[in-house]
Amino acid sequence: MPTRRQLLLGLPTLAAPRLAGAAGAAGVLRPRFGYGLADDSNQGRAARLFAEEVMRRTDGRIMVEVIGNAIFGTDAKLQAAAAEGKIEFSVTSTATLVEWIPEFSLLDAPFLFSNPAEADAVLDGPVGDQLRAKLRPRGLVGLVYWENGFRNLTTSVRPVRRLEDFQGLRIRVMQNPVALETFERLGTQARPLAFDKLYDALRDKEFDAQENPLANILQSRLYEVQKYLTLTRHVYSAWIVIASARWWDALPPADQKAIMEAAVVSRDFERADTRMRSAQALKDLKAAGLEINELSFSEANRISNRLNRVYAHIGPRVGLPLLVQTQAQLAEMRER
Ligand SMILES: O=C(O)C(=O)C[C@H](O)[C@H](O)CO
Repeated sequence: MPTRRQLLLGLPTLAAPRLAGAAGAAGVLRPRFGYGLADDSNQGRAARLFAEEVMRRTDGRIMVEVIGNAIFGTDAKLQAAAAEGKIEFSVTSTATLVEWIPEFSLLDAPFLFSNPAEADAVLDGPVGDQLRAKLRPRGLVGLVYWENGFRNLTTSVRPVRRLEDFQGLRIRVMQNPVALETFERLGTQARPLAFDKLYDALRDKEFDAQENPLANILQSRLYEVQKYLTLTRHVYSAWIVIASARWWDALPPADQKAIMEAAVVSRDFERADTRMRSAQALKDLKAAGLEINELSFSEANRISNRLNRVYAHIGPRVGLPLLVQTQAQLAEMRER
């Protein structure tokens, strides 16, 4: 059912599933790419580039309509809409897939990756491929991984300098069991909430704290409703570009190949864009008045030690072989 806002503003609504065969005038396909963040965001820029690349590689036979600002909702809603074929493409957090596919909780393991290169190697390698393959039974095709980034903590009540400073913080987390357990283990009162409700919830003091990558804190203006930023880098957040399997399977192989090539171009662009903007975001957040602190080495150690227990619950969800394969790949990279 279209929302009042969609109807009033004449915004696109989640229509009946379209089949790739259902080409419009002149045989042009117009699949929709829904995403949660603003047009002027790393998601928006990369989604538009993806659309351009698809148009170019299909000589205009496939014109992707890029629709942001959570018009179709955020992550969980976007995943369901794509699985039902109500939209053809989306980019969402892997974190909100865990309810459907527990193996994705591998990527929510605290301090799993130490730097973006490790994340790229695992996500673009056999482990990332195995996770993408698990989307099929859910009516989705996993194309590529984009970068949301390393997540950091912001608060409105006090800076977090020591493990004890987490105690009692009312923190918003993503709709993800590992994120919930992670912050409960740190002594906070953690509660999940969809991203498009976060700004208002912080403004209205429903929460004292939240955690997101620097680019997201800046582009979603969360600094307006928070005072302190602690550079915890406690987990790497990946985004995944997905397609409706029903729509995808009706495409000729040449178009599937063209779209996959466009997705890879958008991936490399998005990661470079996000990393460049993340570095700038730290300066902009400081200029915007956030009080920023790093954790001391000993406190970072105390926090990561406290979170080791989280891995005990991730193993059974992910399946030990995938966790062991990931840790072996990372150990091999770190020995180089
Ligand atoms: O929910 C969060 O904290 C996120 O990081 C969400 C993502 O940014 C989300 O994809 C926005 O649509």
